[in-house]
Amino acid sequence: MYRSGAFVAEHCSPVSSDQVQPNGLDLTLGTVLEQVSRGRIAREGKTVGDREECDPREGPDTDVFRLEPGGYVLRYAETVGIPEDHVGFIYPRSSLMRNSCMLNTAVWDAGYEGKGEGLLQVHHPVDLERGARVAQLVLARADHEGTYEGSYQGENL
Ligand SMILES: O=c1ccn([C@H]2C[C@H](O)[C@@H](COP(=O)(O)OP(=O)(O)OP(=O)(O)O)O2)c(=O)[nH]1
Repeated sequence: MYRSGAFVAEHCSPVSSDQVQPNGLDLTLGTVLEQVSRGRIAREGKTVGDREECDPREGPDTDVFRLEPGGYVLRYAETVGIPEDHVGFIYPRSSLMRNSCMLNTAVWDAGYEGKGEGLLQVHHPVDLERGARVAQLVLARADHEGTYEGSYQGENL
């Protein structure tokens, strides 16, 4: 059973009231990265390739990533802590899809804490402003053995 957005908000920071949705919490855009070197997924272990932060168009009121079609790594602005007895899932904001973009995500494990990342597919040029709501985190009650102790624990804090 999914928990309420108010419950999810208790496990993320910083959060403002306009991010709290009935069934989840909207996460906002922290930054956009472009991978510049080869990664490796092996039978034993893995390596994440180097990434470079995309240059937002800076201005007095703007902080906008002007993205051309391609694949990017999107980092969320909020620190998320997945509580014990729960599992997290992220869904893209539908306005992203309506603009020919997609956010691909994986499982968020009980005990994980950090500023997570997702794969942003851009199929048509788009402008994304830092701090804009791009995704929704939902939490479901879940059984588990142990808690997250992988290599991304505490990332980007
Ligand atoms: O879309 C997602 C999904 C998960 N995570 C975070 C939360 C999750 O708990 C952690 C690790 O994810 P996963 O277990 O899939 O990583 P892995 O590739 O198996 O690496 P490791 O074995 O080091 O955990 O990354 C994200 O940042 N983005």
